[in-house]
Amino acid sequence: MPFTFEKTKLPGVVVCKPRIFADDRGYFFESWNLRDFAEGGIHETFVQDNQSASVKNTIRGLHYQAKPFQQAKLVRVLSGAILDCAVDLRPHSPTFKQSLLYELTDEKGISLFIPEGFAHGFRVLSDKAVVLYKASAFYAPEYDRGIAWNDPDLHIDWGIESPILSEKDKNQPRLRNIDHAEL
Ligand SMILES: Cc1cn([C@H]2C[C@H](O)[C@@H](COP(=O)(O)OP(=O)(O)O[C@H]3O[C@@H](C)C(=O)[C@@H](O)[C@H]3O)O2)c(=O)[nH]c1=O
Repeated sequence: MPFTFEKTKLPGVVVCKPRIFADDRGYFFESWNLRDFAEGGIHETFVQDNQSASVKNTIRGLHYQAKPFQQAKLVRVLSGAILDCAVDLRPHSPTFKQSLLYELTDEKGISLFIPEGFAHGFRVLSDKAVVLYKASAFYAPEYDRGIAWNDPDLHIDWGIESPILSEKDKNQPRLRNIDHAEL
């Protein structure tokens, strides 16, 4: 199996480590494989790939799509390094409101699998970072939702006070002000 799958403290969030073949030319690795991921417990059918580039100390997030267009995501860095963040928004989960921060780099090629029911965001650690993520549902702008990156109830230690944010992300609500029926 060219991958190892490691559980995290948030049930359903999985660290997916590829086997990297390095030689004088550079490297090769499989970044995703339907059969092997299914064996590893990840059965999502991905329907969309997204790519973004961001400068250092950008934070994108925290984002999710409301029901019935929730998205699972498989996040990987093509260039640079990020601190990726998943927040459990499943109201009945024992880890509801808890978050996980995990550093992803281009060198390691690790993907973070984030299931439906989570908000996602990341901070860019390198001068620039290019991020690629697969999504299990199509973009549905009417159902695009966000939570403030610095919501005090989430206690996320981003390690930065004044990130670069989109206008949208400067004005995201706190989780406590969101109708939980929408999550
Ligand atoms: C997410 C998305 C955006 N767009 C458009 C809408 C908008 O004009 C432009 C930029 O969108 P945003 O500012 O929302 O991009 P961004 O802030 O990068 O949003 C993304 O953040 C990360 C953390 C995620 O997890 C994603 O699901 C997504 O929400 O791209 C699409 O056409 N398709 C898409 O799937």
